[in-house]
Amino acid sequence: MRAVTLGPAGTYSHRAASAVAEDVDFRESVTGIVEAVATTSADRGVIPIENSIEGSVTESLDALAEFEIGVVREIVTPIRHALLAQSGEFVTVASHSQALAQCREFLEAEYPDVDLEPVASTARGVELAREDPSVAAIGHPDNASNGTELRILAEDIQDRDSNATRFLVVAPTDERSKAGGKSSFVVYPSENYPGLLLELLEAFADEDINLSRIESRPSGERLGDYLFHIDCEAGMYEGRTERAFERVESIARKGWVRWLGSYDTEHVLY
Ligand SMILES: O=C(O)C(=O)C[C@]1(C(=O)O)C=C[C@@H](O)C=C1
Repeated sequence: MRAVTLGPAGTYSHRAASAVAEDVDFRESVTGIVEAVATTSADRGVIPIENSIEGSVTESLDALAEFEIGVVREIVTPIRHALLAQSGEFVTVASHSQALAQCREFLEAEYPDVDLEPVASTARGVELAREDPSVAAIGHPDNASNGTELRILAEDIQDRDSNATRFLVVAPTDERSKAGGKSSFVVYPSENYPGLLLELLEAFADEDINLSRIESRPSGERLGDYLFHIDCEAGMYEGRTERAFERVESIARKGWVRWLGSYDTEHVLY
């Protein structure tokens, strides 16, 4: 089994992907990961979807809507950030935008004058810190010893101890499973009238299915036109989920609905 995830080596996505496959390859963007699986150049893709402090990884939501892809697993991991640099003399902090945002309070309190540089991943920030003494990185503390030694200037710098990120494992659609206690859907109604969203929600409420998340994203077609990412606490093997799905299909008859998959949540510590 070959998995692709966000690189270079040492990202949090890499750590999550290690729970999925021994053979892990890297891409520079979430879209590139999903595309690699959709075009069958990888068996699995591991993408961050949501963080407890900073919320959605919107590029991941958009990639799930763009490509014909299935979701086969969900992995939740704690995220504990460290500040890494060659010395305390730095003027820039480089990291993934999610990581910078998760440490906003720490950075404002301890380093109010540094420049923040969003880069493609936390491990990319670590690479920059290795190359340039004026750059510090935010990433997993293990990155300090992978390659040229970096100093760990501070640990556990995330703004909340409970910081956690939810990753999805994507696979070809024919590998989706109906088993599992959660299901994910993308719904594009392609129309807008009073009560449309209420109808969508009622399809689940009437079957006594709890929604764990609903998120709207611009469809890209026109301003004010949205698609909805819906997660619910029921598997597609259950009659009630199938019935809710059929109702949603009929509400979105002018657009489309995609069942991404059913799965159980796995909590992975590393
Ligand atoms: O840059 C990384 O290390 C990633 O794996 C990406 C990512 C994210 O996009 O949320 C994953 C987990 C953390 O929340 C910070 C960054």
